[in-house]
Amino acid sequence: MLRFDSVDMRYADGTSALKTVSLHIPRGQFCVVLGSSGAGKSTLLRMANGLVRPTAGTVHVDGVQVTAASLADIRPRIGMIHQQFNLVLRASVATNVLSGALPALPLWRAMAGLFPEAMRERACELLASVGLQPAHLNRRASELSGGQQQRVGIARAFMLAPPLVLADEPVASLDPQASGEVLELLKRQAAERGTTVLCSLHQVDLARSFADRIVALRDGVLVFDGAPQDFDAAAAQALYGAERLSAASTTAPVEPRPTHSLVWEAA
Ligand SMILES: Nc1ncnc2c1ncn2[C@@H]1O[C@H](COP(=O)(O)OP(=O)(O)OP(=O)(O)O)[C@@H](O)[C@H]1O
Repeated sequence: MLRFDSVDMRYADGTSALKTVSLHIPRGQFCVVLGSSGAGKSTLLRMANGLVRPTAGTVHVDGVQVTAASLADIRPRIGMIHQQFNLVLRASVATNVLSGALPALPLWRAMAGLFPEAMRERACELLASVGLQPAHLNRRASELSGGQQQRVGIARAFMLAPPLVLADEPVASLDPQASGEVLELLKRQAAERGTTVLCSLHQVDLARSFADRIVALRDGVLVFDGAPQDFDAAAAQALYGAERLSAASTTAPVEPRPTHSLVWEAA
């Protein structure tokens, strides 16, 4: 479903973010990427939807190579979930979910917000399936809690029933209880639809609980690829180092690192 073959990423300023990374993720797998801040997790995810072009190697989504020419074909096949939720806070919950269908609409319809009835129904079904009530539909996104906002983010990501969902630290802004609930929900939504998920996390314990497979990056190099039960204390210590391990083991919210100029697209 998602293939990275010998990808390198060197940014314009010379930072080498990924070094000869190869990773093949089969359909339906929930794969978690672990790694310290700056290890290359976001760069890997951004490559999958073409926001970052590898300086060497290739990326394929659903058998199609990710290139400038194939982006219009690939983007509707990918749902995105973001650390900061990336909702339009002044817009209604319903509008935010519907925005997940924008890549599939002709431009004139998208500009006018003319969503077909079937899409509106799907948005309602998805909102119910992530545990939000009909009363939430017309509320502004800004009126929801962080956990509820991320539920909206999950519903939006599944609007086009994509075969692949990329989740970039989806619980980094949430408290431990909401983190567990949101990951549980994401995993259930994906399992019900056979969706492949590539999800970056900071918390080792959450990765162990929810992943089918864990991969770990250190300084842009893939240093672990295996089953969650094999990501033991020694593997965690090798990845994070003794002092940083306790921080990575907690489910406390992580302060976002300042971002570079690249921003995730809303859908
Ligand atoms: N647009 C950019 N230009 C230059 N360097 C960048 C850019 N984006 C990321 N980097 C650098 O590439 C490396 C990997 O960054 P990346 O954001 O992929 O790591 P990460 O594992 O996702 O980190 P975090 O967990 O803090 O989000 C870091 O050294 C980072 O500073």
